[in-house]
Amino acid sequence: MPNGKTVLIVMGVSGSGKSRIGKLLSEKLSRPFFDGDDFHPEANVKKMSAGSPLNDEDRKGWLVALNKLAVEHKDKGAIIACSALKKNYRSLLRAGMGNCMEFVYLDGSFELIKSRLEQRKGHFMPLNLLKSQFDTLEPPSKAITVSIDETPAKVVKSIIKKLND
Ligand SMILES: Nc1ncnc2c1ncn2[C@@H]1O[C@H](COP(=O)(O)OP(=O)(O)OP(=O)(O)O)[C@@H](O)[C@H]1O
Ligand SMILES: O=C(O)[C@H](O)[C@@H](O)[C@H](O)[C@H](O)CO
Repeated sequence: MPNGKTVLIVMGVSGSGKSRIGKLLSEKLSRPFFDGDDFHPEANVKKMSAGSPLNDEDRKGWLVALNKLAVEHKDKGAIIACSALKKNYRSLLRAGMGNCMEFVYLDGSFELIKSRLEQRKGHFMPLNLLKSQFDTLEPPSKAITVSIDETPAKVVKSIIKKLND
């Protein structure tokens, strides 16, 4: 992994492309991919499916689980998709990782992401939670930031270029 950043957290609001871009990036970098969605307790998935946003308390255990996963992959490396919307969530994710963790922020407008979510099928996250995702988001100041208004291949290329800079 470039720069010794072994664990990359691909972050952003729902529908920003964390799963799609994260998987592609993991193939290019030959690192395992983990989707944060798969680590939510059932209660969280039920809550989101019912149209209610998660609160700090709901997210705490989930973030701790993803931090554990990151620490376990500190040597071998991994790509983890996680919304990581707030600064203090990112601190929780980084615990024990220091400089080995890097955040990759998928930056896009409400309108662009809304239009992609309208096309997406078979996912528990309802479109009406997108506004609360943006309201909760504290955009990171220290992250590799890429515009998602490009094809997935171009987005990944741009991430890899920035990782190598
Ligand atoms: N750069 C892109 N260009 C076109 N479509 C994209 C791009 N990135 C993602 N998509 C599509 O947009 C939709 C949302 O992407 P994806 O499911 O990866 O987002 P996500 O951030 O993982 O969402 P969630 O947090 O809700 O799981 C998907 O249908 C995906 O295929
Ligand atoms: O922090 C959150 O509100 C959640 O993590 C959501 O972002 C979902 O996990 C995901 O985006 C839906 O698929």
